[in-house]
Amino acid sequence: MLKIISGKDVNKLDLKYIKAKGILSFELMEKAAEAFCEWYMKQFDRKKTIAIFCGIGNNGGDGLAIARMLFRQGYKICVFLYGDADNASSDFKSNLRILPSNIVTKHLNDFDLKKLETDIVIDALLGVGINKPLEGQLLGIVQYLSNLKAVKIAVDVPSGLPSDTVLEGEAFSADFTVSFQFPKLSLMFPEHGHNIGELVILDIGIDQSYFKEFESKQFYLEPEDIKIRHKKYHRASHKGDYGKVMLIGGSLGKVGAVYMASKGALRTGSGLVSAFVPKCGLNILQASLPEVMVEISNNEYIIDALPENMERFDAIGIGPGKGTDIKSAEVLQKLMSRYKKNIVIDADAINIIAQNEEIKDLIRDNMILTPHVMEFERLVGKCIDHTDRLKKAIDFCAVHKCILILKGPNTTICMPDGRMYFNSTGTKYLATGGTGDVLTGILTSFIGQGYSAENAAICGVYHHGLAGQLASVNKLHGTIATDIIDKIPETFYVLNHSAGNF
Ligand SMILES: NC(=O)C1=CN([C@@H]2O[C@H](COP(=O)(O)OP(=O)(O)OC[C@H]3O[C@@H](n4cnc5c(N)ncnc54)[C@H](OP(=O)(O)O)[C@@H]3O)[C@@H](O)[C@H]2O)[C@H](O)CC1
Ligand SMILES: [K+]
Repeated sequence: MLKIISGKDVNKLDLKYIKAKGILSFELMEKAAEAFCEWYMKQFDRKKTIAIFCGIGNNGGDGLAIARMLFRQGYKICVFLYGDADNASSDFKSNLRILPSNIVTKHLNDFDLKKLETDIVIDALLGVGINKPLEGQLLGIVQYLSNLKAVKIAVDVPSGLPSDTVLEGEAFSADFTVSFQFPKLSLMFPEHGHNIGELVILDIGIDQSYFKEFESKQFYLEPEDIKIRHKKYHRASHKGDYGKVMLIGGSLGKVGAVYMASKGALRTGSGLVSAFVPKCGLNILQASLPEVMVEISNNEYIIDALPENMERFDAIGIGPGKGTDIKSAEVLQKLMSRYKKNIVIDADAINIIAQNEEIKDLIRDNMILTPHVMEFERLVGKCIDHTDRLKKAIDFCAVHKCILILKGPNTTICMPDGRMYFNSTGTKYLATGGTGDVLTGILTSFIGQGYSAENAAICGVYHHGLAGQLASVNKLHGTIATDIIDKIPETFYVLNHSAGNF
C-alpha cells in the first residue's frame, strides 16, 4: 500500500531519496516526466495538439520536461509560461535551458488566451507547493482553461488545489489528474471530484522504505495488498471452510436488497448463505435465488424477530431493505447485544443506530459499519467538510472500537487505532441503488470465510470497486447493482492475472 504523506513532506522525501541514490533532483524530475509521458502516449495519438501551461516551481519544471519528451516523440506541443523565470526553481531553469528551441513558447503576459486552440491542456502551473488560494491573473487563467473545450490533464494536482485540505476558492478542473508516487490526500476528497476527474497514480521509483520517517496513518490500497490477504483454499476444501453466513433484512417492497446482499455473498465464495426476511420475502427469495436458504420472521412485512441459534453462523450482515420501525430497532438491539461474532451493519440498521443512543452504545470491536456520507452524518451530526468528516470517522472508531467504512469515491476504511485505508478501485457508476447491499454481502462473506474484520474490509471494498469497474466498461451509466454482483468472481481472476493498478 502507498503511504499518503503531507504535501509539505514531498520535498523532504525527494531530498532523502536523491541523497540516498546519489542522483540529482533534476533526474527525479526526469523520472516523473518519463512516467507521465509513458502514460500519456498510451492514451492519446500524435494528431492531437497539446498546450502545456507551466508555473515557475517544480510543477512547471515537470511541465517543461514533459514538453521536451513528448516533442521528441513527435507530438505537437506549445508551451505557455506563467511567472518570472528569474525567480524560478533551479530544476525549472535547467529544463527551460534544454527545451528544444523549435517548441513554440509563449509567456502568458503576452498572450491572449482567447486565441488558444488546442485539443489537450496540460496543467503544470502549480503543484503541492501552493501556499495560498489562487487570485488575480493566475485565477483568471485557471478559470479560463477549466472551461475550455479540450481534454484537460493536471500534473500531480490540479493547480490551486491544496494537497492536504479542502479547497478554498477555485482550482483547475481536470479530466485526468496524474499524480506522482502517491495520491495527495485532497485527491481523496469528494468535494474535489470535479477538479480531479479520473485519478492516475504513477510510480516514480521512490519505494516505501523512504516514507518510513514521515508520520501518517493514511494509506492507498494497491492490488498486492489484496492478494496477500486472500485466503488460500486447497483441493479438499469443503463448504464448511467457505463459511456459513446470514443476511438479515428486507421489508415489503425492499426484499431485493436482501437478494443482492445474499447473492453478493454467494458470488464472493461463501459456502452457505442464509437470509432472514419477513414472510413476504420467502417466495421471492426462494424462487429467485435457490442457492440461498431462507428463514422468516413472524411478521408478513417487517422483521420482528431474530433467527434461532444465531451462533451457527460465522458472520451476520444486517440492514439491507430492513426498515427503521420500532420492531426492527428492537431486533437490531438484540442482535448487537447477543451475537458474539462479527456483524456487518448497513443501511437502515445504521439509520436506526443514528436515532438511538442506547443502540449506539452497543457498537463494539466485532462490528463493521458501512455508512455512505449521508448515513454517516446522521450518525455523528453534520460535518463541515471532508477533513472534518474523516476526523469524526476516526473519533467514532476510537470510541466504539469498530471498523467504519465510509462509502463514496475512494471509499475509506477507518480503523479504531486511527489508520485509514483509501480504496483505489471504484467508479462513478457505482453510485446507484443496491450497490451498498452488494458490499454488505461481500463483507459478510469474507468474514464468514475466516478473514479478520480488517482484512474483510480491505478486500471487500477493493473487490466491490473492481467489480463496479468491470461491470461498467460497456454499460456506463446503465450499470445496475446486479451487474456488479455478476462481476465479483471475475475480480479474483483479474486480480490474480494482472500486475499494477486498475
Ligand atoms: N516526489 C514527487 O512527487 C515529485 C514532485 N515533483 C513536482 O514538484 C512539485 C512541487 O514543486 P514545488 O516547486 O515545491 O512547488 P510548485 O511547483 O507547486 O509551486 C511553487 C511555486 O508556486 C508559487 N505559489 C505558491 N502558491 C501560489 C499561488 N497561490 N499563486 C501563485 N503562486 C503561488 C510559489 O511561490 P512563493 O514565492 O509564493 O513561494 C513557488 O514559486 C510537485 O507538485 C510535482 O509536480 C518533482 O518533479 C519531483 C518529484
Ligand atoms: K498542476
